[in-house]
Amino acid sequence: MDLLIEKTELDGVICITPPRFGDDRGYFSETWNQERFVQAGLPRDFSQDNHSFSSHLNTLRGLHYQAPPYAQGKLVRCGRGRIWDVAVDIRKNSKTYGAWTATELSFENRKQIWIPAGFLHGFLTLEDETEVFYKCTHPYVPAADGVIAWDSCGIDWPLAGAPIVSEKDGSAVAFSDFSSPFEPELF
Ligand SMILES: Cc1cn([C@H]2C[C@H](O)[C@@H](COP(=O)(O)OP(=O)(O)O[C@H]3O[C@@H](C)C(=O)[C@@H](O)[C@H]3O)O2)c(=O)[nH]c1=O
Repeated sequence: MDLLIEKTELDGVICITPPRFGDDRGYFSETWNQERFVQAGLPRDFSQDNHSFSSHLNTLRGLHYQAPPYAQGKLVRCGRGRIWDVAVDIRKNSKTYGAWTATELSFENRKQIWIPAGFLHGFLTLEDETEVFYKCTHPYVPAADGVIAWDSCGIDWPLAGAPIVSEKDGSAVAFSDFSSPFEPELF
């Protein structure tokens, strides 16, 4: 069985669904296979694996980026529960600058989203006790961490009331006041 590779509205952001091999015990699935994922257009090397747990539904993390030269591509999946995962194009030379795409990722649908460098990333949990796993192409560099207000990009979040956000995310700069560091020569 092959990986299912699907394009999104934004060039460079792709959805990958690896097969699951089920039997009486449950299932087995390869969540990362270097050769196959590189064939699908992903980079060969990742330098950090992250595990994020949110206790409650309606928890919103984002919108985040790490500025160049420390920019991160992210391969995101949901291991328990469900999320609504969003990427916003902030590549300055892009025809879709400022546009967003969203995909539901869940334990059930086993989808993964590849979000290259040059995008904001964020997600909203759609269930309590949701776990998200993601690989990053660059290690975390706190000084290069950037946050844009989740409600300033025109994203149609499927909220259940006011979201639970971190202090940092709640006091982020608006997209209209943001000057992207993702200059054309980077792409
Ligand atoms: C992101 C990150 C955080 N931390 C620490 C810093 C802080 O003390 C604590 C929580 O950090 P944050 O509040 O930034 O965590 P969080 O809001 O979950 O940030 C994440 O959001 C999603 C949407 C992303 O795309 C990720 O790249 C990352 O930015 O974890 C690390 O040690 N390494 C990391 O890679």
